[in-house]
Amino acid sequence: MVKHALFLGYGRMGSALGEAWLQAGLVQHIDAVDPGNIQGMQASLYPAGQALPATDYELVVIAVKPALAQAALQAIPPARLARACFISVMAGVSLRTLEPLAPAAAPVIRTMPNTPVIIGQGCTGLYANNRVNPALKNMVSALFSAVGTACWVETEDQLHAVTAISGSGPAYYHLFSEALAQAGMKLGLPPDIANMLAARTALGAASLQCQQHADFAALRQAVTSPNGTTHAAIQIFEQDEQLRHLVDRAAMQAHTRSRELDPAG
Ligand SMILES: NC(=O)C1=CN([C@@H]2O[C@H](COP(=O)(O)OP(=O)(O)OC[C@H]3O[C@@H](n4cnc5c(N)ncnc54)[C@H](O)[C@@H]3O)[C@@H](O)[C@H]2O)C=CC1
Ligand SMILES: O=C(O)[C@@H]1CCC=N1
Repeated sequence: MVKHALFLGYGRMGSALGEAWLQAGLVQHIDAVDPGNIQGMQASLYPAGQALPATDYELVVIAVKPALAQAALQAIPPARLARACFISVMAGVSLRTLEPLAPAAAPVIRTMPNTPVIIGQGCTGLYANNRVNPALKNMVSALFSAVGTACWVETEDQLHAVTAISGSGPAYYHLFSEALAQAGMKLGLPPDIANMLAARTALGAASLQCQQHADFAALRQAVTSPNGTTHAAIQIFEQDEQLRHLVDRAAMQAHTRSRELDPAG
């Protein structure tokens, strides 16, 4: 268990992780620096500039927007950070940028979670620098497994792909649900029923996809009767592989943007 953690940024992602770890008893106490007007948290909040307690933090979580990483870290007295392990949730920001901002030889772990961590259903890609020992790796796996599924990637570069697929991915599914519900309304359904059908269909389909050995194409084919209604719709999506090309282009664009977010370029 982590006794004292410091969060830099306690917005959507920071607070989702921090509050879940406190709730699960994986972290005993969190001090969170955030200039925002954040209330109703178990963590102790410190507006930026307010003095922190004289604590040696074991864990520092950087959960500000990528462009603010340097300012947020440099505002903390170095003595508070001397023994800490650093976890970044920031998109794009590389170890090359992060390591010089932390004490020399500090363990640094980059992570890419997604918003379903809020309900314990997230998935997180993780990558560690060479200062992270196996015990620390296990501890960090336990933290992210408490909010969903965690996996270590082999290269730091793969985190850009994790960001493009699962980091940003919830928004893609929400957009599809918006479009599906809108189509339902156009076809005469009341908004509450159209929204419920879109969301419940996404949940049911995702639950099937998460079964062991699930084959996405086979699941699709199981819905698609020859010459039936699904076949009629799928033909539209698959015409010239339009949906696949669109998804491919969107993921590439997110991947490119993730690379651009690193101040080290
Ligand atoms: N929202 C998402 O789906 C995901 C976000 N991330 C990453 O998480 C990070 C935070 O994103 P969100 O939580 O979505 O944004 P957010 O805007 O909800 O949270 C950022 C927080 O940082 C605070 N802040 C601003 N300046 C600060 C400073 N100098 N010191 C301390 N705190 C400061 C803000 O008041 C805000 O509460 C980003 O780097 C993003 O790339 C990663 C995965 C998914
Ligand atoms: O859009 C973003 O930049 C962040 C990273 C992944 C999800 N949200």
